[in-house]
Amino acid sequence: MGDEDWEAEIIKPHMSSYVPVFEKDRYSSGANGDTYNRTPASSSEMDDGSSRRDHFMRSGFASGRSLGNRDPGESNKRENTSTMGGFGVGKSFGNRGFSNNKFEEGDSSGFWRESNNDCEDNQTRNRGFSKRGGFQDGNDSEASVSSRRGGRGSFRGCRGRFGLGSPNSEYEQDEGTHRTGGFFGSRRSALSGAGNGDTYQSRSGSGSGRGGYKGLNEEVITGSGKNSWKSEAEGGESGDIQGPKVTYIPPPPPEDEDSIFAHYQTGINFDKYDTILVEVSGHEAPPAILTFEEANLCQTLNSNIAKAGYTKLTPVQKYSIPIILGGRDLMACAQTGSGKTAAFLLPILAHMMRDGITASRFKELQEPECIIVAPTRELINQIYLEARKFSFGTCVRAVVIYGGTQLGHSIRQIVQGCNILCATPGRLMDIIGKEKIGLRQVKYLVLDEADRMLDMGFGPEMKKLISCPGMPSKEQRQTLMFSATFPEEIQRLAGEFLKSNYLFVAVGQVGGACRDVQQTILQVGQYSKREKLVEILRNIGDERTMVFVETKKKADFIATFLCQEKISTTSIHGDREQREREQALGDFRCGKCPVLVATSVAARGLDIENVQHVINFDLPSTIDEYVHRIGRTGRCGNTGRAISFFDPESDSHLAQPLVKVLSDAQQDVPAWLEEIAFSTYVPGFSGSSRGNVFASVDTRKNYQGKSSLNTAGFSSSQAPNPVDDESWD
Ligand SMILES: Nc1ncnc2c1ncn2[C@@H]1O[C@H](COP(=O)(O)OP(=O)(O)OP(=O)(O)O)[C@@H](O)[C@H]1O
Repeated sequence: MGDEDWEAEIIKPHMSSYVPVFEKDRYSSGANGDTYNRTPASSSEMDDGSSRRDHFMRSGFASGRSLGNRDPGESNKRENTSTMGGFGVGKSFGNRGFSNNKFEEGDSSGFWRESNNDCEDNQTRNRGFSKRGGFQDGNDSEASVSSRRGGRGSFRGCRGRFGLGSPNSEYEQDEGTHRTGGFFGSRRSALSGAGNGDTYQSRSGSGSGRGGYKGLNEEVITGSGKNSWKSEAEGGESGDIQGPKVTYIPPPPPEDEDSIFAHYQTGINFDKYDTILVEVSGHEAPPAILTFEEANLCQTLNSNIAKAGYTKLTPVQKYSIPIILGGRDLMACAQTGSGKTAAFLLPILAHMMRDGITASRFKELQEPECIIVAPTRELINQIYLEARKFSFGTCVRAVVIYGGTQLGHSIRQIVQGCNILCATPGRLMDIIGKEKIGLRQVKYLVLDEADRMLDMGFGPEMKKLISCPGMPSKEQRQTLMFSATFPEEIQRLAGEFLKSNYLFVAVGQVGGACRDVQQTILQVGQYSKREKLVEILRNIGDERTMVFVETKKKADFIATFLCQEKISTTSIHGDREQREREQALGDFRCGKCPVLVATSVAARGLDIENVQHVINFDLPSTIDEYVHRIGRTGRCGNTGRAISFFDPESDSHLAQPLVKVLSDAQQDVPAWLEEIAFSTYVPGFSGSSRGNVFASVDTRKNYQGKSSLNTAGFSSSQAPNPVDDESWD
């Protein structure tokens, strides 16, 4: 059998592909997913680090020095002169210890060279030799290191039994095959010892060998204001060096009805949604609906909507549901947390119920009617849970597949029947390559966070998807795009995916921030940030807070630092194992760790109850990313607060777009920020930063010259058919 024994796994009788949570806890405590109040990791991790170091060390040396409490940004500034030739990064960060000496091959650009990008799936594809693995508590190395491939055999039995296995002890080729060249071809030999799904609680051991880490041979390329990984070798992973195979099987979500329909309350500002201006452009848009009843959904759907606690439509739902029910393609832009997911799921499900479905669990090749893609694993999982909720009690089966999990597990889910496939792009393309998914029946293609899905990071993969054999042409399928931000150039690219007469719905200002988030910008220099952060977090107390930083390494560092300050914290970023990421999110969701330090991997889409604060420890490089990040709070009519540290040394390019976002959202604009914005004034500015341009409207309007504004709940506008003036093909 090839690189992955998935066929054998499907045919082989398993104990279970699911791991009961209690079993998981019992058998996996040492692997990853635990909190940081365990004993310090054993010294074998250091040994392990050094043995693995041999794989990577070419010319640099491992310094193993301690950085005490300095953060990566500081280190960068002070120490980057000594990094030529790949300075060893053996670091012991504060008490936590990053003693795995690592060497960035060929990296002469600086000690802290790391991508800002937490581009999903690249992690899995490029994982390389991660530092995790094994089942032994606190000793995550040995077997998995000594026999990367051989280790597979030894763990396979365990995999069937526990469904967990060693996340890194095996090659993970499942997502690597299509990564030849292009932007995804990086070979991330990341020593991704990012911790253990841990919560960093006073982990006082030194030399634990933890730490998120970017891989080798990678450089960051930017486009559309976003970054992508690119392999130096340009050859991707196909054929040559592969990383360990992923064996992680996520625990199944709870099956009981209460859990399926668990939801949080809408907030005091939910009714204010009705006052937001909505603009619909495009030809012959159907009128908005005002109530769920008007949508004429079937009884089961209505019952599920009621169980989910939805009594009133949000503006994006009022407009999008009739448009999708009318069979039209759609690009919809609405503020964060305003119900875009249900806006596409409900009408799709309604159609599927009406038209009947074809997939059956007995077919080896599953042909879903609907494919939904999203840029991050956690987000696609969340969308899947929503799909499962709304399809409860129907014959429609939703399936989720994403990177960082065992490919065989994904396939097992699919062959049991798949009508709605929720997927991250990399895993989707792999599964299509394995011929477990046929595309002929696809009637609905949904791109959530569509601007991200079409930018340089994922765009090429999306193009591949729509040109896959069997994929119905855009005329034959319905394509739906949703996001809170839609830069102009991305709107133009989207034309390739959409029928020329697609409709564009803009709820409020395209790319605008949610008004329920109170935004504060503080001028804080690099060296004062940590002190300020602690001060703010101490004032906040136990309220749930997401702290965004710009790099994976810094996420680890800040999380560790906060734990040292006795602030219970966990972290999520692209160098953490999937198991760890899910554990971290779980700990944050349930309040065990009220502070989550995150990179932009958690910026989009995540809908976590009761996140009251977002702190931008580092501002992102683009204003769109800022809008998404602060949108993790203030959701569904609830209020939230966002505090951002603005360092004039590094953030002045954001001054102008920030002033615009703040004033559009009727927030106070600090005088000093206006001054910086003025002094960095760029003529012709329209809210742009690093190539990302706010589209104030549907970009076609520039050509059509017609559109109109409506208040949510009232009639929509009619614009001329764009074909008349502009071809989008
Ligand atoms: N009509 C409604 N009534 C009550 N709650 C709703 C309604 N629509 C959506 N919600 C809830 O609002 C929350 C936010 O919805 P959702 O995650 O779909 O927002 P979004 O617009 O996709 O946000 P983002 O831009 O961050 O991805 C979810 O908890 C969802 O269940």
